[in-house]
Amino acid sequence: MQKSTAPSGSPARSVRGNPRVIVVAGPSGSGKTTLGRALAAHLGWAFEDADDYHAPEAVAKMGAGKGLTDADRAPWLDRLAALIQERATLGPPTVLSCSALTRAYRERLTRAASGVALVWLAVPEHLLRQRLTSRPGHFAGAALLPSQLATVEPLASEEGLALDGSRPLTALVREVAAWV
Ligand SMILES: Nc1ncnc2c1ncn2[C@@H]1O[C@H](COP(=O)(O)OP(=O)(O)O)[C@@H](O)[C@H]1O
Ligand SMILES: O=C(O)[C@H](O)[C@@H](O)[C@H](O)[C@H](O)COP(=O)(O)O
Repeated sequence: MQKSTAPSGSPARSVRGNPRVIVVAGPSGSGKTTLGRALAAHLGWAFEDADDYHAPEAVAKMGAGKGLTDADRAPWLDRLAALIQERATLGPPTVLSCSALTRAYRERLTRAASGVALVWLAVPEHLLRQRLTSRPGHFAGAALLPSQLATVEPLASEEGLALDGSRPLTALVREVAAWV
């Protein structure tokens, strides 16, 4: 079993075994909020949704179907890195659902503290579109999908655990719980 921390400059590594924070990542509609909540409940951990850490302007932009830029995301990633650092050191152990679309974003989060594990939900485009079209009451709809897909960088194996996000929720929870 591997243990944290990647010193800055070294390649990202998957962290397994007693993580203090699990980041559930993937594009909009991949199911990270659904899995994150269920996983946190299964483990008895706290749950945080990175959506709640966006600036109001960023939420309005995405609500209008416009993708965020690196500059838009930088302060948001800073807030999330601070959250991860706090939870990894002081607790409570936390599942954080966060898009973390690129490898650089993911490294920003997994290197914020030791004991951070990452799981990634891979879902085919047609299913993402279907889920976003039918999801009620969320600021992000299917209009955001093209920009998400233009930005997303699939997980490299050493970054963490890649999941087939089209599988049933119970199977996904079991798989992550068995992995960490
Ligand atoms: N494993 C799953 N199987 C079937 N439907 C799912 C699954 N995960 C999520 N969904 C549904 O897909 C939609 C998007 O899920 P959500 O968790 O909001 O994704 P994200 O947080 O990645 O944008 C929701 O309507 C949710 O109920
Ligand atoms: O970096 C981004 O572009 C956003 O964080 C984006 O990836 C995120 O997914 C939206 O906040 C939509 O919210 P949901 O992912 O919950 O649909």
